[in-house]
This record gives sequence, structure tokens and C-alpha cells, in this order.
Amino acid sequence: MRPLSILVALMAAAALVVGQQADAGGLVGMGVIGLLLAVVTFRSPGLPFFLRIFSSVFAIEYVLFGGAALLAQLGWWPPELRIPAVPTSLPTTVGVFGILIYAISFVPVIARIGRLASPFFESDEITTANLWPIGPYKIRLGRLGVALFVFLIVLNQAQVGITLRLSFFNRDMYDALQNKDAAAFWYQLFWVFCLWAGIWVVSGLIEVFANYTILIRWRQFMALEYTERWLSHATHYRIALAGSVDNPDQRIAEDTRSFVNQTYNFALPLLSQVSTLVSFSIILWNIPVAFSFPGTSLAIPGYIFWVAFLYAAVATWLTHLIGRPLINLEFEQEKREANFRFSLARLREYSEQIALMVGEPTERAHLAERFRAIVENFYRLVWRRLKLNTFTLSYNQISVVMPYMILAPYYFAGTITLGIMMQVAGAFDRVQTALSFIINSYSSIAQYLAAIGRLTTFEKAVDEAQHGPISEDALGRETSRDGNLHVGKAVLALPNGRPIVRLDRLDLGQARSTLLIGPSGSGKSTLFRAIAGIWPFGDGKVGIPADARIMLLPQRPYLPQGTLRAALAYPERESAYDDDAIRAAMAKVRLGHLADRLDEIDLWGQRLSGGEQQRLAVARALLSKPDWLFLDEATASLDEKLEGEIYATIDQELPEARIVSIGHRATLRDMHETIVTMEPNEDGTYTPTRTEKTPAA
Ligand SMILES: Nc1ncnc2c1ncn2[C@@H]1O[C@H](COP(=O)(O)OP(=O)(O)OP(=O)(O)O)[C@@H](O)[C@H]1O
Repeated sequence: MRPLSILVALMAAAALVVGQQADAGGLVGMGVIGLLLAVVTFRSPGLPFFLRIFSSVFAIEYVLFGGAALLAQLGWWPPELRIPAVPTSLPTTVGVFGILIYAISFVPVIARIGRLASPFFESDEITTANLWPIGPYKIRLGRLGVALFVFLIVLNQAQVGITLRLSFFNRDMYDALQNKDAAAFWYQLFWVFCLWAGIWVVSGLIEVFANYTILIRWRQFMALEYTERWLSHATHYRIALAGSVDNPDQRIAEDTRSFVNQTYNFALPLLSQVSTLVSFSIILWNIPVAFSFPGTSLAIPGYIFWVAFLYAAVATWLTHLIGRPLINLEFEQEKREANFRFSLARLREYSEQIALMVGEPTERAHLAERFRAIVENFYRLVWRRLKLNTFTLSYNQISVVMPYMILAPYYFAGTITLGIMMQVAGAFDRVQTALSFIINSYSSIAQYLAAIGRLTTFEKAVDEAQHGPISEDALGRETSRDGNLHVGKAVLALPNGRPIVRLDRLDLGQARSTLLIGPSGSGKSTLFRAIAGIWPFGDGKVGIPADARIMLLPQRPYLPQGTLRAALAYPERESAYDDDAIRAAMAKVRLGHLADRLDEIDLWGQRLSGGEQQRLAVARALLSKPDWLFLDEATASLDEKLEGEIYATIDQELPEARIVSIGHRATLRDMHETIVTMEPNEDGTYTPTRTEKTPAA
């Protein structure tokens, strides 16, 4: 950025010197703006990367256009080019844009957009791009993103240039019509129009391709990045426990898409609207139509421009007043839609349980309730949109005739030609469309802001789960040196802060197997969760032997989508174990009858019986051979005999592993060396206490 800011400063200084000598106010203005631009360009490394892209583009354009304007001023502009000389207003305008970007970066919502959008453009990931005619080549994803984005910015500005050129075609064509000059008319139509319209079409096609490419890559990057952060360190579980954000799935799937599309759909059109505004404003400013304050001879410079400007500015302000409540309504709508989807997904997941309980009427009522919430908010949205549309539609209609109403008296008086009137009508339309960009896209702005809000709260929740009050560090981990696993000086609490387990020290692993028993709700599973490092509420230390591999089998194991083999290998990949090892493990947990269906894809979580699912989970442990195996009522669905056999298998197959079980059955006592009981305290908490082992009755 530094070399660029020096270049800008040099150009500004040159403009000031030449401007001063030639007494050219335009050049002096360009120089002053340039100096300011040099300062903000110098400071722009402090901006989010995404905004820096814009500010660099403007700084480069300032230098290029500024150089051209300077040449023109010095009379060195080559006439052979047959291109009109660059006016000083062009570099001045892009300079103002550059300064504006810096200024708006302090607006909180813009800073937030910059922060959310930047990681894609900074990504170091290597990817393959297919660029015709070069073919596929490797490039950093961030670089590809920046290249495409800059290309699209420049293309958009070029398109503004083409529209500007076509507005002159309009003027010349109407003048030819008015003068009944057939040759000039056909020349304009065939040569001027066809050429520029052709360029316009081709640039539009290129834009569509570049646009879709950047959008899908950007979205892919964001969705994967959010998924990774959500999944790492059991963040998804902790966020759900803390209840800090609703529907994270919607945020990853829908809001990233909405953010990427809308950021693009606002940034570029906004840029081209502002460029349009500036370039067509110049046309309006120079229209030879005078208006004096009544009773005086004081003329208003740029009268038509001011009319267009005030007309659109007042309308934009009114739109904002009418449309503001849409932002919250859109936010609420998305939330209610996501709640409805979530309820449907849960119904599918618990389909069997619901069918067995004949819970369909209750489910139907619940779903109807959720949909009623959608409809309720939807009507509020429609009502608000109706109010907004009443205004915008009327406004758009009035805008069609507005310029003619203003200009007709001048045309009839012969002050302006038909061509000029038509050109001004077109320019008026462009200027007011550019200014009413906000008016016409207020609903999408509301949706955009809602998506930004949801992504920001999601990021905050992820951050808290990883570094804040509900992070892994809440119940700190340490390395145990004696080979045992211990929990020391700990208080485990509920999400609302109520303590449920207190203990000074609990050592596990001195005995090969330990059974944890106690009343229901006394915090046994919570203690397991704390040992696994996923319970964020409370205080204390959990000591784990270095490099110890821990596996925890819950009462209801999770079976992923896909083949039975994938379910057995989970959490490893499907191909992690060879066929023989898998079949042997299945036989040991009495699942041999399923050995032929290993590669069948099914909803295994709904297909297998509860006992089969629990044995499948034990087979995972046999395959993975952990150092520590925690079973949280992991065999509760088996009959006592089978449970005994499974424990004997674990004993035999994992001779090195330490086993810790939670279970209520008396027969389990015989299968463990020591017993730890959750003893009640006076304050309603429980403390795990080692107890004498008495044989089962
Ligand atoms: N996410 C949660 N939010 C609020 N309360 C919770 C949460 N998880 C557990 N609890 C509460 O914490 C207490 C201990 O639960 P835990 O599952 O640890 O008990 P447990 O001893 O394993 O019970 P059981 O023998 O019935 O399985 C219970 O009162 C339970 O309702």
C-alpha cells in the first residue's frame, strides 16, 4: 500500500503544481483530493482486507485517470486516439470514492461486512482455476477471488462508460430525427449503436460467468469454514448447551449463501450506481437550462441536477422511514422458517418413537403452531411491504414524466433541442435510479442486514465456545503423570449455574475397571462429559495421561448416514479397518448375522434394534482399541446374560484398557473391580465416593 500511496501523492502534487500554474481550478481540486487519498491509502492496511480491495482499485484508477487528465491539460493528449480527453472530474471522483471507502469503514455494519467477507480473499488454500485459453492452473484461492473481484469492478465501471456513450447516441439519433437527416440516423443506428450494444452484450456474458464463479467459490469457502469451526472442539455441543444461537444449521447453509450473494449484489451495483450517478450528474449539470430565484436574477447553477438530486434524496429518506421495520421482520421470518424446518427434521428422526406413541396428532398440532408463527409474521411483513411498495411504485411512475414536465417549457420555448430533452430525460432517469437504488432494494437490504446479524452472533457464539466462558478451559485439562485419570477440586454445574456434583479428588484407573453408580439425575453422565472435555459449566481440573486415547460409549450410539461398515468404523473413515477385522469384531459382539450387509446403505439408526446398536458401538471399541473405555449405560438394552458376555469380550479383547462404566444393574458389580457411588450432600449436590464392593445379591 505504501508505494501506491506515494504514487498517489506524486500525482496529486503534479496536479497541484500544474493546476496552480495554469490557473485550472479542476486540477487544483484533483490535487487536494489526491493528497487526502494518499493519506487514506497509506492508512488503509488497517482496513478489513475486503475494503482494501476497493480502496486499492480507486487509488490505482486515480493515478491512471489523473495522468490522462494531466496530459490533456498540458495539451499532450494525442488527438489520433479520437477519444475525448479525460476530464479532471474523473480522477477527482474516483479519489472521492477511495476516501469514502475509508470513511465508511468506520460504520459498524460496514466494518462487520468487511470482517465477514475478508477471510475468503485472504485464503492461502491452493485451488485449480480453469481459464480459457490457458487451461487449468494452480492458484491461491484468495488471489483468484481478488482477481475475479477486481475484474468485475473494472468491468462494471466500463459498463457505466458504455451507457454514457449510448446516451450520446440517443441525443444524436433524436437530433437526426428532428432534422429529418436520414443518413445521420442510419449511421447512428448501424455503426454507433450496433458496435456499443455488441460490446455491451459480450461484457454482460463475461460478467455472468465471472460472477457465478466467484459466488460459488466464496460460498463454498464460507460454508466449509463455518462448518469446521462449528465442529471443532465440540463447539456444536457447547453452543447447543448454552443455547446462545438458534438454528446454527440455517446460519451455515442459508445465511452464508445469502451473505455472499447480497454482498456481491450490493457492492458492485452500488459502485456502478455511484459511478453512473457521478457521470450522468455531469451531463445534467451542463444542460443549458437556467432557473433564477423568483424576483431576482440569481441563477441556480446545475438547476436540473439539483432537481433530480433533491427529488431522489427526499424519496430515499422517506423510503428509509417507511421500510425500517422490515429489517427486524425479515430476521424474525428467517428464524421462524428455520424452526419449522427443524421440527420437521426431528419428526423424521424420531419417526418410530412417534408412530409407536401415536403422537401424530400432537406433532401435527405442534407443526401447525410453528407454521402459524410463520404466517403471523409473514402478514406483518406483507403489510409493511405493501406500505413500502405503495410509495416506491407511485414514485417510479411519477419519475417517468417528471423530467418532461420540467423540460417541456424549455423545449417549447426553443431553448433546447428534442435530442437534448431526450438525453436529459434519460440522464434524469439514470441519476434518480442510482439515487433510488436504496429505495428499490430496501427489502433485500433488510434481508442482508438480518443475515449479517445472524452470522455475527454465530461467530460470537463459536468464539465463546472456543475461547470464552463456555470453552474447554472452563473445566481445565492437565496432563496426569501417574498414568491414572483424575478429576480434582471440581464443581460441575448446570447451564443455569446450579451445582450438581462436588468433589475434592476422584482417581480412576488404579483398578482396571470401575463402576459408577448412584441415583438417577445425580450427575453421573455429566461427570463423564466433563472427563470427555465437552461439559463447559463448572470449575476444576481433569487430569488425563499424556497421549491417552479415550472412547466414550453413550446409551444411544450415533449411527452416521451410509453403509453399515461406515457405522462400525465411526468415528474413523469407512476404509480405516480391513474386512477381516470388521467381521471378527462383529462376531465377537454377536452381530455376525449382519456381516453380509456391510456395504448396504440404509438408515441403520432406525433399522437396528437398540441392543444391536449398543453392540455395534462395542464393536467400534474393539476395533479402535482405546486406552480408556467409558460406558454410560452402554449395554443397558441387552439382557443380563448377553451383557455379561459382552463385558467378558471387552475384558478379553482389550486387556490393556481401563474400563469405567455407569450402570444400574446389580449384576454389573461382579464385572468391575471397584465401585464409586454418587453420595448426596446437604446442599443437593452429589459427590462420587469410593465404596466397598459387596457381591450382588
Ligand atoms: N443440558 C442440560 N441442561 C439442563 N440440565 C441438564 C442438562 N444436562 C443434564 N442436566 C441435568 O443434570 C442432572 C444430572 O444429569 P445426568 O445425566 O448427569 O444424570 P445421571 O446421573 O447420569 O442420570 P441417569 O442415571 O438418569 O442417567 C439432571 O438433573 C439433568 O436434568
